Amino acid sequence: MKDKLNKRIYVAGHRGLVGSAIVRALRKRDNTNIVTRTHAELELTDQQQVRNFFASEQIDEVYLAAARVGGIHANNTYPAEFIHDNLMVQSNVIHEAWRAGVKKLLFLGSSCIYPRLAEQPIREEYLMSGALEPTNEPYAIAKIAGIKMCESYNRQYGTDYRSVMPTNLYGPGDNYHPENSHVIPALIRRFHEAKLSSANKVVIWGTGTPRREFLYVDDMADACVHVMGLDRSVYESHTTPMLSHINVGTGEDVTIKEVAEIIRKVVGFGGDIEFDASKPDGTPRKLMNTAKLTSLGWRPGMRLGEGIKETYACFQAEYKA
Ligand SMILES: NC(=O)C1=CN([C@@H]2O[C@H](COP(=O)(O)OP(=O)(O)OC[C@H]3O[C@@H](n4cnc5c(N)ncnc54)[C@H](OP(=O)(O)O)[C@@H]3O)[C@@H](O)[C@H]2O)C=CC1
Ligand SMILES: C[C@H]1O[C@H](OP(=O)(O)OP(=O)(O)OC[C@H]2O[C@@H](n3cnc4c(=O)[nH]c(N)nc43)[C@H](O)[C@@H]2O)[C@@H](O)[C@@H](O)C1=O
Repeated sequence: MKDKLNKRIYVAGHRGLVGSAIVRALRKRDNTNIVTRTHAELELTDQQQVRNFFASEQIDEVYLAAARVGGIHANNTYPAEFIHDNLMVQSNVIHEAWRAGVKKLLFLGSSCIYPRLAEQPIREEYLMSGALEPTNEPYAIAKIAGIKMCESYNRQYGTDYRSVMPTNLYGPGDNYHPENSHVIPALIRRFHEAKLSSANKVVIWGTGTPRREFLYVDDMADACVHVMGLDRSVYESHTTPMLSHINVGTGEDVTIKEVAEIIRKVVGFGGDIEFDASKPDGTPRKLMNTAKLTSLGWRPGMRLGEGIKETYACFQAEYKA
């Protein structure tokens, strides 16, 4: 078996918010044998391309951070693309990794796999105990299928394919698309542009009352590397063959109104905030119970206010109107 630092690690989605942070985290730990392909170089919805990739590269471990991802509006507008692309990407990468003999893989799901009105904080056991949030059900179904695919390959073929369920994420390298992004990058851009144009108000979608938990992406990447570094016996002591996923979060949530206020202050916008209740709120709350990951020795580091300041500084460096 190759020693830890010589393992060839494929990071699928390495240019994305999470994938780029995972590459940073691996490099920080002196992992230099990192294999990547851009979307243009490798279309992960195409099984033959994925099969050819794994046949040509001797991959030891996979971080599956490639997916069709977006905020509430994107999920609600492109449900067919979200379920199709995510089912295809994850099925191809998981199946072809197994076919090529890859022993270890980390699948990234999402907190949206849980029922819309799950008891809070949400425990891993609450999976499939109730109706999902309609605005992202197709994406959630794909993610649940990804967890179950990893579990099924582990049970039948003896693979060590693990699953982590991130809460809402933000940080450097996020998607700032005005409509399709998540709330933090969307509001950073909107407040920034309002400041530049001396607008007198910024409109926030929904009522501002939903609660969300926000984890800084470098903390998420650190959790991914931590989970992948656990001995199999340790990982399996905190999971079961048919309940194998682990929640990743901060254990604290805020209202959308509160996070909008934090962003307004960080950006330095002096105008007013208004709420457009004609836009969907989505799940009222999705705070993760992270007791399993805590007992596995991991805790987040970045506080929300500090994380938004860091993110805004990176945004300003990249921003083009
Ligand atoms: N961001 C968040 O708040 C959360 C994210 N997650 C999960 O974390 C993972 C990473 O998400 P995130 O980093 O935010 O997403 P991003 O959209 O930032 O990154 C996704 C990456 O995957 C690539 N990709 C997408 N589709 C394909 C494809 N068909 N073939 C090849 N490459 C593809 C994208 O390339 P390109 O852009 O060039 O198409 C991009 O580099 C996902 O599994 C997501 O579901 C879970 C919870 C919250
Ligand atoms: C990570 C998670 O992300 C999505 O679920 P979500 O948490 O609802 O995502 P969101 O960040 O888009 O919205 C959070 C809240 O914020 C409010 N909101 C206000 N103003 C804006 C705004 O301008 N943009 C956006 N996007 N939201 C806004 C919005 O109305 C909602 O109440 C799914 O991808 C889901 O599948 C998933 O995995």
